[in-house]
Amino acid sequence: MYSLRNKTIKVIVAGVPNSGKSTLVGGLSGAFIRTANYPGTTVSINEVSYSVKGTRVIMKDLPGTYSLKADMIDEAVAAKELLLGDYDAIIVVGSALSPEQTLYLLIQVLELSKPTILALNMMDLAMKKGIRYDIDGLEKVLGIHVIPTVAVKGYGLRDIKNMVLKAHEIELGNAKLVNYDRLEKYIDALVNNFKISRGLAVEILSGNPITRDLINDGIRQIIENARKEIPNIDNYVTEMRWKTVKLLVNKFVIKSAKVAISKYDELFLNPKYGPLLSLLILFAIAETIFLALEPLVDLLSTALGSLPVSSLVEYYVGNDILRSLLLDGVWNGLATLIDFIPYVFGVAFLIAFIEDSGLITRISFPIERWLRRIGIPSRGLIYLIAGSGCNIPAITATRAMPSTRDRVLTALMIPYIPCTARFVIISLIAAAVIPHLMGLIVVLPYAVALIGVIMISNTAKIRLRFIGKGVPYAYELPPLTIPLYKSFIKKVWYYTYEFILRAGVLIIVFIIVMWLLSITGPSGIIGPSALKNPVLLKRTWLGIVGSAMSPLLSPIGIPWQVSASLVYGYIFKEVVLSTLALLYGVEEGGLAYAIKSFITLPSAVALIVFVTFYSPCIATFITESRIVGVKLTIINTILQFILALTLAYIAYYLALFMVIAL
Ligand SMILES: Nc1nc2c(ncn2[C@@H]2O[C@H](COP(=O)(O)OP(=O)(O)OP(=O)(O)O)[C@@H](O)[C@H]2O)c(=O)[nH]1
Ligand SMILES: [Mg+2]
Repeated sequence: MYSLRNKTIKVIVAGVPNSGKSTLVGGLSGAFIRTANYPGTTVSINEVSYSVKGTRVIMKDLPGTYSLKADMIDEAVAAKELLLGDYDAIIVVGSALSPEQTLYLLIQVLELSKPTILALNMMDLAMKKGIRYDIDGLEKVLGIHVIPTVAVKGYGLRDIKNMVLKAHEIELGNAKLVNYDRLEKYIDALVNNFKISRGLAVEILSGNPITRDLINDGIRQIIENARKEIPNIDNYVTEMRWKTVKLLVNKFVIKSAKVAISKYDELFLNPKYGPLLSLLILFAIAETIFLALEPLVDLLSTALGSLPVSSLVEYYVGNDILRSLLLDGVWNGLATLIDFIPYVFGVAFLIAFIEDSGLITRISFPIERWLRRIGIPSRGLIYLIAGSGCNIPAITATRAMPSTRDRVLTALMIPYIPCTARFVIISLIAAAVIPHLMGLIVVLPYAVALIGVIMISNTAKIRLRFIGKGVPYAYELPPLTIPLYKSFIKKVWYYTYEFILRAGVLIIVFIIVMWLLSITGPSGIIGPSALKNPVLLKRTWLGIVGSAMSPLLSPIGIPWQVSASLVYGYIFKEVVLSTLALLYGVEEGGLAYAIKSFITLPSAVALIVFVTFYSPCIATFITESRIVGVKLTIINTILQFILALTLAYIAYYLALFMVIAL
């Protein structure tokens, strides 16, 4: 029997996706855990701990799972912890909106014979929808406490908190709710001979991969005997469980009439107008990002520019190199980071809004079929569109995607989308060389990006199969709401903060390293004057790498100055133009004129194609590697480069051909 030896209690919190687990754990512990209004927010186990009256409670917030046998890797994490983990009690967080799924998971958990509580969450929404529960009846038949909760408002949490402290008094519940009939004798054989829980026995028999390591000869014999009698045990078990769930729902859940789909949802689900509405909203989002961010960024740059930093440093610091380190290294890095923040914040705000309002499923639902055909995960499009504002928060936000496979795939695709900074470069080239074809630059980069996205998704898909399945097609619609004030702000803050804290420090470090590489070369220290002198700059490490890129681009008429400044684009796309101005020895205002006299029309088209996605900037690189890992990020970056180069060559010869033909 369970006994409380020391004063530490380990609790795991499990439940179907999007039921409010993280909100509940946050409410109990006071810690902030990322939450979102759609399934799949917690993709690894979050652990928090708190102390009450000398008792330490360690709480594990599991990813959402529908059963103990999992298709998606995140679900498997939860299932494994439930089946094999070491803990004292389980809190199952159910969604009162989906009684079937909640009970389907719960009856499996009860078979584990561990102290269990059911938190029936989202009670507020269930009541609005007319779903009611016979709580007393449920408690009796389940044999455990059922606590109605509204986790966002903290309702019901105090009861749970108190119960957890007396974990040894929590009931184990009715492990035999499901009658497996012909399978029972095999279950008993496993339970009695190997001293395992009924739940584990059923999972072993139905071939749950998580239990594979536990199987010895004795167990294998029992499985084989069972298979002779029931060939497809997995199906059989599922069927028996659903039968029980239906009985329970019929008896204890009262759904008033038919739940009406809201007016708006009817529009989204309409086969004709749904896709149109979705595309309109997507367009509006992209527009908002572009329009709202630009003045913000301008304002900030002006503000930063008006700070007397350089005159202060020049006044107080005598040493040449130290002065340059402070100005061109540290301050430049800091200013770069600050310049990024409006983008990150703006995009974070929009993403959080779309996620938390429940719009995300509605927008992707109608166009899901089209997206799948070209290999984009159903929810991926939102992040790809957001990425056209700034890649970084878009990649950070993919964390919230339900399946690891979809998440990795989307994070790999985003860097192919031209962000605002890349657009500035593209527009300048276009305005200088092909002003009569300005319309082209609105379409061309996206067309090119789409090719990139489709190619990467189809290449990566093959490699990513081992990560598990994508999200199944039919997904339930989460409720449409105005995002709850506090958790929404927390989330926007989280996305922005995540960037500043994790990527920010690295960005500054990298810019300082780049600074070092641009004032030193094989011949030793060249000095800060290299930053202002193209001839000297060519002898620095950075200049050498820049020139190394030039043979790749010179066959299509791109001068070395342009290639060299594109190398700077790895750090930060905004500096490409200032470097270019430096290399041509002109003011930034005169740049268009300089470019015009050095670059022909076909080369300009090639350049636009190349700049569209030849590389992510360093901040994107860092963010990407945090989601998909360093190895995949490097491979993706190399692929991006090769693809950009190939398409640039194709574009060059196409344009050349057209120029000649006309
Ligand atoms: N109306 C209402 N909303 C809730 C309640 N509990 C949580 N939410 C909201 O539901 C959404 C999902 O909550 P999460 O805590 O992220 O759910 P989760 O179970 O951790 O989700 P996954 O980790 O993705 O499985 C968030 O937008 C919450 O603010 C509730 O009782 N009522
Ligand atoms: Mg969660």
